Amino acid sequence: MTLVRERRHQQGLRLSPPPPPVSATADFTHRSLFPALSPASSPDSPAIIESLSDLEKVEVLGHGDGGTVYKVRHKKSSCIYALKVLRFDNNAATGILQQVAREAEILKLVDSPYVIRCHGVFDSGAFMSPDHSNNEGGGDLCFVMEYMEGGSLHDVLRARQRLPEQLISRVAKCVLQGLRYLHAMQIVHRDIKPSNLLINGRGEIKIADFGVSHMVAGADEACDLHMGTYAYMSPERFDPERWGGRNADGFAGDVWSLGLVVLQCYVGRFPLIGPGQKPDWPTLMCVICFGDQRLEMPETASPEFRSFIWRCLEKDWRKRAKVDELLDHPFVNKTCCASTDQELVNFVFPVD
Ligand SMILES: Nc1ncnc2c1ncn2[C@@H]1O[C@H](COP(=O)(O)OP(=O)(O)OP(=O)(O)O)[C@@H](O)[C@H]1O
Repeated sequence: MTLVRERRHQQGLRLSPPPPPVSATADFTHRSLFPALSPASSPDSPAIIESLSDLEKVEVLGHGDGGTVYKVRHKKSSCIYALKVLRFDNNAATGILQQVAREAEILKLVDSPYVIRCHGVFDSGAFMSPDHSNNEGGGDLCFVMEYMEGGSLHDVLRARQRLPEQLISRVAKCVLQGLRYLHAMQIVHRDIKPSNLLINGRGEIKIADFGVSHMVAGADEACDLHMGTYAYMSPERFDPERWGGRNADGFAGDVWSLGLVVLQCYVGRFPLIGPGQKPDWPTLMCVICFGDQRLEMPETASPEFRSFIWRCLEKDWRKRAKVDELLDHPFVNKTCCASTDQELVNFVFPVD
C-alpha cells in the first residue's frame, strides 16, 4: 500500500491533448448538476451529498491531464469519496467543455459493479449551458466518485512492475464485464488504459474516466475520432482510411486497448515499443498501423494468454474478438479461477 501510494504522482504514458488549467483547491460552493444518489441505490456509500460543503479534503490522490483528484470525507457520515476537480478558465476550448459535459452525462447513466460509481456532479454554473456559450470566467466541475483505495492499475504497475498471469486474468475479466455493460448501453469508452482502471480494497477492478467516451447512437464519430490516448488507440481509430475506421462501431477499439493493457501487465512496460524508445506519434503510427507491430509476446506466457492477446490485437477490427467471446475465453474462464480477490488485494496492498 505504502509503495503504491508513494508512486501515485508519477506520470504515466500520456499522449493526450494538452490539459486545461487546473485549480489547486476546490471551491466548495458549487451547485449540484445531478441529484446525489439515494442510500438504497448505493449500499457502499450511505451518505447523501447535497453540496460540496458537505465534504472536507483529506489528501490529494493524483493529478491527471484534466484535473486533480482528492480524497474527501463526508462530514456527517465520515464516508470517504474521491473528488475529481476540473478547472476551466474563460479560454477553455468548446471541445474540452463538451468533453467534460459528456463525462457528466454518461456518469448519470451508468450503474454497474464494474464501473466507477459517481455520487454527484457539481459545477459553478459557468460552462454547462447546452451550447457552452455562457462560459465567461470559467469554473470548476467536480465529480464525487466512489473511492478506490488501491488507486489505478497504472499506480500498481509503477510499484510492482508486473502482475502474475492469474491476477492479469482477474483484471481482464473485470474490465470485460465492465465493457459488456457499457457496450450494451451503446457506450464506447475509448480510453481504456492502466490509469483508467481503478482497484478497491476488496480487490475489485472498475472502469473510470468517461472524458472521451460517447454514446454510439447519433454521435458524429468523424468529429472526434482521435480523442483519447494515442498509445492505446486501435489501428482503425489511429488511421481510419487504411483500416476502415469510418465504418467501425467503436466497440472493437475498446477490445484492442484492453489487449494492450493485459500485455503491459505481463511485460511490465508499454508493449508496442522497445525499452527506452519514445512513444511519439510517428513511432506509434508505425507500430500500430503499418507492417508487423513489434509485439513482445513473452516466451513464458501460457498458450491461453497468447491466444487471448492475439484475439484482442487483431489489426482488422472486423476480425477482432468481441467482448462476449473474450469472456468465454479460457484465459479469462480458467486462469482467473486460479486466483482470488484476496490474492489481488494482497498484491496491491503488500505488507511492508
Ligand atoms: N475514484 C478514485 N479513487 C482513488 N483514486 C483515484 C480515483 N480516481 C482517480 N484516482 C487517482 O488519481 C489519479 C488521477 O486521476 P485522473 O482521472 O485525474 O487522471 P488519470 O486517469 O491518471 O490520467 P488521464 O487524465 O490521462 O486520464 C489516478 O491515477 C489515481 O491514482
